[in-house]
Formats: sequence, C-alpha cells, structure tokens
Amino acid sequence: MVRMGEVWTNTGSALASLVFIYTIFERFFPYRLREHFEPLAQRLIGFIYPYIQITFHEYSGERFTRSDAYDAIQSYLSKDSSSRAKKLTANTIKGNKSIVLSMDDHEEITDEFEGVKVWWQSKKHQSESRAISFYPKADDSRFYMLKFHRRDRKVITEKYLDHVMSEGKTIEVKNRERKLYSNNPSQNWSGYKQTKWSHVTFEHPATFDTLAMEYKKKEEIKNDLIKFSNSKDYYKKIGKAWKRGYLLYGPPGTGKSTMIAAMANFLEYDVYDLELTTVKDNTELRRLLIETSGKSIIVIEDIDCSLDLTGQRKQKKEEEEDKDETSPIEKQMKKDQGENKGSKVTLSGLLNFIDGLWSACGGERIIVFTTNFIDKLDPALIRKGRMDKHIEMSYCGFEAFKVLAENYLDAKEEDDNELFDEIKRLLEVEEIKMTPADVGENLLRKSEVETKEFCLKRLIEALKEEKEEAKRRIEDEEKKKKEEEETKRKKREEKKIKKEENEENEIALKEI
Ligand SMILES: Nc1ncnc2c1ncn2[C@@H]1O[C@H](COP(=O)(O)OP(=O)(O)OP(=O)(O)O)[C@@H](O)[C@H]1O
Ligand SMILES: [Mg+2]
Repeated sequence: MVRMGEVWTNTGSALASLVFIYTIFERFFPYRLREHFEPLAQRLIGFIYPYIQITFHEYSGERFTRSDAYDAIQSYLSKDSSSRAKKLTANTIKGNKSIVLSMDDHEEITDEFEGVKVWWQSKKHQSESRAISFYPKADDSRFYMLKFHRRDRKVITEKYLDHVMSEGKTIEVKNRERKLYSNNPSQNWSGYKQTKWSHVTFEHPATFDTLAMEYKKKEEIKNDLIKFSNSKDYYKKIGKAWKRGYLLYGPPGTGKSTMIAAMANFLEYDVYDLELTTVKDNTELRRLLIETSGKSIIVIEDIDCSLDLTGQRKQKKEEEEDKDETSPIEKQMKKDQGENKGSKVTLSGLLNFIDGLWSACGGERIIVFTTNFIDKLDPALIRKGRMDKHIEMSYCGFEAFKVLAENYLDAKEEDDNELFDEIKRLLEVEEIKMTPADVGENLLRKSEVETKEFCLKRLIEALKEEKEEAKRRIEDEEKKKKEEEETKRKKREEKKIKKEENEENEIALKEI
C-alpha cells in the first residue's frame, strides 16, 4: 500500500519538474518561436481534449443586471432538471407565478438536439474577497457551462443556442404572472418611479369554455388566435407586422369584455387597457404604444365614445372663427382652453397607432376595439387589414344558453328536457332577445334554496316578461310615431289655414 507521505513526495517532485521545464522553455525559446509553438500546443490540447465550453453568467454587463440569457437557460433546463438532476434548488423569480426548480450548483445534465449531445453544468465562483458586501450576490457568481464536441460547433452556435433561448423564453412567458395594464394620465409620467402604464395581476377567470357562444363560432376564433400566435415566420415572409386586429361589436352585456379576457387567458398574453380619453395627443399615444410589450392584447373599449371622429373638422372650423378675432390675447386664451378640453387624439393618429411603423416594434400583438354601435365608426378604422376580424356579439341563442346552464347550474339538456324545450321555443321560435348577461343573472343561484329547476323556471318567466316588454316597447314606439305624425299633420294644416287666411286678407285689402 502506498503511504500518504510518498504520494506527497512524488506530486511535489512532479510539480517541481514542470516548473523547471516551463522556465527553460520561457528562457531559451525566443518570443517569435513561442508564437509559432502556441497554436501547435493548442491543436495538441484540442486533439487530447476535443470539447468546447461556453459560459453564461448570471449577472452580465453591469454587475447587478441579471442576464436574460441566464434566465432563459434556467427556464429551458428547468423542464429537464426537475426530473433528472439529483440536487435541485427552488427559486422564486420576480414576476413568476410559481417556483422554478433548477439544478443545484455543480450538478450536470445532458441534452440532445438533432442527434447532438451536450452537457450543461451549473457552477459557482466563490469570490476570495473577504470584504463585507451589502449585496448577497456579489460574492457568489453563478454561471452555466455548456460543453459540446468541437465537431458539433456549427449546430450548436447556429441552431441549438437559438433553440434554447426561444424555448426558454416560451417557458418564461408561460410561468410568468400575467398583468393587466392601464395607462396613467400624462401629468404623472415624470417623477420618481412614474411610468406610463400601471399594472395589477391579471386574474380574470373567463375562458372560452365559460363563454356563451355558438360552438362553431368559438372554435373559429380559437383557431384564428392559434394560427396568429404560431405565424411569426409567415408574417415575416409576407412582410407584415406581426399583429392582428379584432373588432367586437354588439349590444351591452353580450360578452365583449368577457371575450377579451378569454382571449388573453387562451393565449396567455398580458392586457393593456387603453383609456383614450386620458391620452392628450397623437404623440402620447405613440409613446404609450412603444412602452407595451410583445405577447399582449391592446384593448380600446367603446371606441365610438372614446374618440371624437369629427374632431379634425371641428378644429378647422375653430381656426376659421379665430381669423375674425382681433386680439391676440383672446386668441391665445381660446387656444389654451381648447388644449385643456381633453384628448386631442385624431383618427389619423389612431390609424397610425394601429398600423404605422411604430406598431411593428416589440413582438406579437393583438389590438381589440369594442363598440355598441358599429355603424357609428369611420370605415377607415374598421376596414379589413386594420381590424382583420369583425366579431358580432349577439343576444343569447339556445346554444349559448346551454353553455350558461351548464356553467351556472350543471344543468344538461338530457336531464331537464321539458324546461330546456320551453327555453328553446322561447329563444328560437318566439325570437325573444335577451343578453347573455341577463340570462346569466337569472340562472345565478342566489341562495341554497334556489334549485336548478327554480332558476330555469325563473329564466322562463323572465323571457316571457321580456316578450311582453318588447311588445309594449313596440306599441309605445308606434304610438309615439303616430303622435309625431299627428302633430306634424296638425302643424301642416294650421300652416295651410294661415296661408289661406292671409290670401283672403290680401284679396279683401285689394278690393278695398
Ligand atoms: N357571452 C357571454 N358568456 C358568458 N358570460 C357572459 C357573456 N356575455 C355576458 N356575460 C356575463 O355578463 C357580464 C357582462 O358582460 P360583458 O361585460 O362582457 O359585456 P359587454 O358586452 O362588454 O358589455 P358592455 O358593452 O356594456 O361593455 C359578464 O360579467 C359575464 O358574466
Ligand atoms: Mg364591456
């Protein structure tokens, strides 16, 4: 058995020999000769050790900015490491909804890509500095090391790294806590920590499953969304910015806002709820757009109320009126008043927002407008290409009712046949119009005593009442119409009588 003392003696003498050889080499080989020798040495090393290593540090550039690449790799490896690495660490990443499990320091896992094997290692540098640091991260710098055979260099540098980044980012997006943003009034844009958008966590529970709508229409919208979100290369190929516009229109309570929430949950996108009336002008609108991130839905609700489409024309009229005024002070006062009136966003500003050059920055986006009155909107705003898909949100049909009945009461057609038949007759034969919001309100259990049958019967009563109400409304309208016609007719007659009287008077006067 070799004794410990002998091992140390042998190692010591080997090291001494190496130092001696290196000193001889440095002294007797001139610099120029060494220059030739070094590549040779590198090749020799490469022959013995054919692997290449790349390191990805946790903090890059400035000391305390976390590297995006490190985060993406961490997310990418988390899917494999949680099942394959023996030692794991649990990290909470800011903005993530769940804990990310990644391999612990000095663990190694392998990965395969297009038949190429790579090794990933998580490592840690421990700083030798003994100085007390306020920053816990300052002393330990972590990094990932990627090792691969040099023959695979091309695949790794040209394809694999891109694959890791994009997969990692997709996982990051999936894990992140989604946000609902709303724009701040511009007077709050400056100052400490003030931003253009404020946010809260987006937690709307609506999904396409809970949305009351015909199955076919729902599937069509879902397919459209999937196709859009997977079409990065296609949009690039056809030279179009990667965005899609939806116009949701229909009466109040038909589910326009609910549909937006369902879309956001389906695609796992953030939502930017843009309140146009607080945006001062077109420049501000553009600045808000630049601050939105990719994978988001930008929503402008009630577009017909948000924007005065005749604004530009009004402005011109005001300018013409200004010409007559003599005092420049008065002019300035009027101008100032005009500026404080509210939003000066114009139609062209909004069109620029939707498909100007700026709209292409920052990844995929969906823009959704909602309105109760589609006819009020300028055709330029809603033409195809700007608003690619127009979706009508309508009164509750039988199919939509079935979705609500199942969601609210667990009621199915086969179980409650008679009540369902009656509701079908009322909705389809009698064509009673009720919004899904009102149908839902009737189906909602307000106490324990309200059974399924009770709620369905309440809906039937409400539908019948709605029919009577609609009848009354029509009768009232007809009555009003008739009254208006009657007053018009009376006015015409009075005019005629007056005219005849005048003519008679004129004749009488002439005769005198
Ligand atoms: N199609 C629907 N499916 C499921 N629930 C719906 C539907 N439509 C309306 N609701 C219910 O009615 C409520 C109001 O709906 P929502 O706010 O989406 O209507 P809206 O069309 O946006 O109305 P408005 O034009 O007034 O903004 C929602 O909370 C939702 O529960
Ligand atoms: Mg709404």
